[in-house]
Amino acid sequence: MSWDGTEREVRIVDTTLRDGSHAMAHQFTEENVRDTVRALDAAGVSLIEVTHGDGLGGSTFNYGFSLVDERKLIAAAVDEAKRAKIAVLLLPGLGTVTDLKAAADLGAGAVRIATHCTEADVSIQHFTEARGLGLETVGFLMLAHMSAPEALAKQARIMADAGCQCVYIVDSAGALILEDASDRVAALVAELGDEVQVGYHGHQNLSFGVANSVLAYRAGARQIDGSLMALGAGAGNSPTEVLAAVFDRLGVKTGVDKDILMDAAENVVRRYLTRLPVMDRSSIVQGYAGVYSSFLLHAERAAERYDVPAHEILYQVGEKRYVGGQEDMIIDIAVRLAAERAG
Ligand SMILES: CC[C@H](O)CC(=O)C(=O)O
Ligand SMILES: [Mn+2]
Repeated sequence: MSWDGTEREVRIVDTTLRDGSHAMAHQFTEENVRDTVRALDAAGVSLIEVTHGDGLGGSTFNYGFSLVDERKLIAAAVDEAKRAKIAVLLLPGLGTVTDLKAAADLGAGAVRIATHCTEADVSIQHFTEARGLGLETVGFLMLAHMSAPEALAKQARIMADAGCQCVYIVDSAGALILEDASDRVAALVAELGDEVQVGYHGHQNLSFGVANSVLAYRAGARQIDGSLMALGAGAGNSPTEVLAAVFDRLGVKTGVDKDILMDAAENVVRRYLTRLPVMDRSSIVQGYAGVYSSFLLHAERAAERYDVPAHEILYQVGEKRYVGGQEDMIIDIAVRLAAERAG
């Protein structure tokens, strides 16, 4: 039995309204949010993330402006959720403690604090503040393919000591293949024991989101992310409705209703999405070369502007090991590629 009284062995967390914001170029309307939260809540999803794709404060020139102020979207989500808790994402350095307090005042019940996988120490202050606000706390170690399992476990320990209640292996590039994912989860489980949970967040760039999620569960992960219709950065996330069906087939209790989720994917999300996440050349290259999934639209825009192929830009981003916050460097690569082509 889980803390909220639901009988489940794994918690499916939905990020359609946060990671999906990347695929929607941050153009969610209040109606999109209300309809999606209502459906997820009815399906029994207990944690629903709602924020700009890059987290609180992400609506900027560098990351892309939101159509609707995220505080309005968070308030709408809180208003619709009868049972679910609303989570917000925060990247230290972009979102501030002031943003976090505002989200808590609006009724958000959880925060997921995300750092690059070698920089957990920048989250310490935010975890302390979040616990002080009474929020459920989750840590994201992003671009987890860039670090070995033991190194990730040390970073997870920093988050746990700061007050984080569940640390995620985040496959931001969709680059992890099978044991790559489960070995990382197992290292965190060994480090954190029963004291703190482990979670897994997958992307579909190489199509391993769901398979990796099952292996992550078997390695001890107890929170698994998904998005309806896979709506998310790159080739999208592990589809929530597929995770629900697969765990059900495996006899693993999730406490969610797969049929309501399938209905939500087809009759809510599919109707408003502006771009169906696909494993196309660019997103496959992201998985192959280990590129942050949220760089996809940035690369596509630069490709169009400088008339160079997006996948060539992404190969170079992978070689240079750029991380979140280096979106402007994508333009530099495109300019250089265009100059080389011009001779
Ligand atoms: C910009 C935050 C990022 O999208 C978080 C995430 O979902 C990931 O790294 O995959
Ligand atoms: Mn993601």
